[in-house]
Amino acid sequence: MTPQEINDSNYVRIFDTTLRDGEQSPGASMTLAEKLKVAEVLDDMGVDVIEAGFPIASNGDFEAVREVAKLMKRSTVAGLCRASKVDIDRAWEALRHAKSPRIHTFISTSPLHMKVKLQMDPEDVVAAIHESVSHARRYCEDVEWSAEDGTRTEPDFLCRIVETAIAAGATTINIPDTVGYTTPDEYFDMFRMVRERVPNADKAVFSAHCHNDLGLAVANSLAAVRAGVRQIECTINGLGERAGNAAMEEIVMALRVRHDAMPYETGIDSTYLTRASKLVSQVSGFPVQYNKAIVGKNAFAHESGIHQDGMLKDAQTYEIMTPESVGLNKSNLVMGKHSGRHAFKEKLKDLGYALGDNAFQEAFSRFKDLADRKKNVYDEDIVALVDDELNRAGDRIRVKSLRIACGTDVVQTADLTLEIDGKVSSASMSGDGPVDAIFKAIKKLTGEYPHLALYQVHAVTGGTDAQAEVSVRLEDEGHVASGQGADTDTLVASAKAYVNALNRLIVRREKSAPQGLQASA
Ligand SMILES: CC(=O)SCCNC(=O)CCNC(=O)[C@H](O)C(C)(C)COP(=O)(O)OP(=O)(O)OC[C@H]1O[C@@H](n2cnc3c(N)ncnc32)[C@H](O)[C@@H]1OP(=O)(O)O
Ligand SMILES: CC(C)C(=O)C(=O)O
Repeated sequence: MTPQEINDSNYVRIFDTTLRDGEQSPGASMTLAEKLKVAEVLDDMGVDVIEAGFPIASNGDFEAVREVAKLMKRSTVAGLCRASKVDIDRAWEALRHAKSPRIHTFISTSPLHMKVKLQMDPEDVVAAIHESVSHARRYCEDVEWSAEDGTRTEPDFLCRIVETAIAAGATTINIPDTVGYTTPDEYFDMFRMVRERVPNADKAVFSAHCHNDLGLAVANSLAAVRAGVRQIECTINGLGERAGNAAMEEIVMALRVRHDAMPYETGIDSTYLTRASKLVSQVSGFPVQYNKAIVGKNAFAHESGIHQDGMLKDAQTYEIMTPESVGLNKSNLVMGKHSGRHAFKEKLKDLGYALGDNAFQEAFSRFKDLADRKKNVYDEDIVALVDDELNRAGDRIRVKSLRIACGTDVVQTADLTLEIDGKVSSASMSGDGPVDAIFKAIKKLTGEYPHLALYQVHAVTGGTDAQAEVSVRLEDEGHVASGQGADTDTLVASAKAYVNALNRLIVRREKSAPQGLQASA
């Protein structure tokens, strides 16, 4: 069934122009293979019309339209062309392979564009519309005509040319807000006026094509639907010329979530939205802003403790649609300094930890300290933090505090305080670098001088604020023990790792020949 044949008067056709208008974004060019990948997802998700390119523009565009046309199983495939026979012939050459082809022809109709850009009289424009649409109809039953810069077109002239295009055989009439200038009320009034005044308006489906120069593209498109428009032209991620086009994911979800206020249907399977967004971002090289509606990284992410608590009790407290409905697995409780105990407990559960009350309180307080120091707290950080805590449980020696002097013009010194069997002692040692100074201070305080067999540092996550995870292996009298320490400060992590290994070494040694451990300072 072609989009024109759909009988449901509340059905809004989704016309995706990611591959044409989206690709007009400076820097967003896609290869043929990438376009085919995107087109396949659009076809699968239920897009009614895919505008695959502008065939006269280049051989590459021609080939892309032709290959998309061949490949699509259910979507209609459109190719754009100017009001020119050569353009239309070329477009048809590419489209004729499609199961359901559409020729999309356009011409500017605002006084400014006609005079300055086209340098044509309005009467010549009317004639060009008649000729181009009639020519396209010779090839194809499905012809869309667009009035470029329609929202800045003089109303009487607009009505006249819409009537002309429909009389010449256009089955879809698109009145674009080419420069993103209109407002929702104005766009609504314009469509209502045209539909009321043009005598053959009922012979065509009306279409909205909005640009986002004032951030109104989606609002304007939805206003057009209220005025009787039944096709929306949009792009994945809102890609498109300048500030982009109306974002498909926002249109589809607005109509779905607020069906009570806007009782219209689309044929889109919204669970494809995330996948389509990721794919378009990847092939266009345009990242999706974190707070982008529907498909932004943070669209279903919650960091504040109060929100996270609400989410855990009932997701509807802070989410108006489910992440699953747009193809995400689940909401993301982002752990940060605003998170509370409920969310932290849930996160630990997800990560496979079941801590007792004391261990939980200890881990939570260390997590808060970490979140104060670190911009992003990732799952790996929490794992490192809890493992570090579990590793140290029962340790006889603990790091209480550490102060380091290091740099180009100071003696590298570690001022270290340890708690050994409940007794607090401090030492200050210099060394060949801060790590050496720390390890010397530990040896002095514990009276233990094992051989350092391994010292290794790695970053738990990316970024300069990443936690360092340090591994140390110590050997003494045939006993070997390893220890780990994690902290945003590599030197603190080093001290913890050494002390952790030493605790284990002492336990091992004591198991074979028990001995007391004395604080030596
Ligand atoms: C609002 C929109 O998004 S419209 C689509 C915009 N997309 C593109 O322009 C991308 C593809 N475009 C192209 O590859 C090229 O511009 C082409 C192949 C279409 C034309 O290239 P050129 O022949 O070198 O012309 P150029 O781009 O410099 O100028 C455009 C010409 O088309 C004319 N023109 C513009 N729109 C139309 C139209 N709808 N119908 C007829 N003529 C038009 C202009 O008046 C100008 O004519 P002129 O050469 O007589 O002055
Ligand atoms: C050619 C038309 C549909 C267009 O892209 C616009 O006016 O923005």
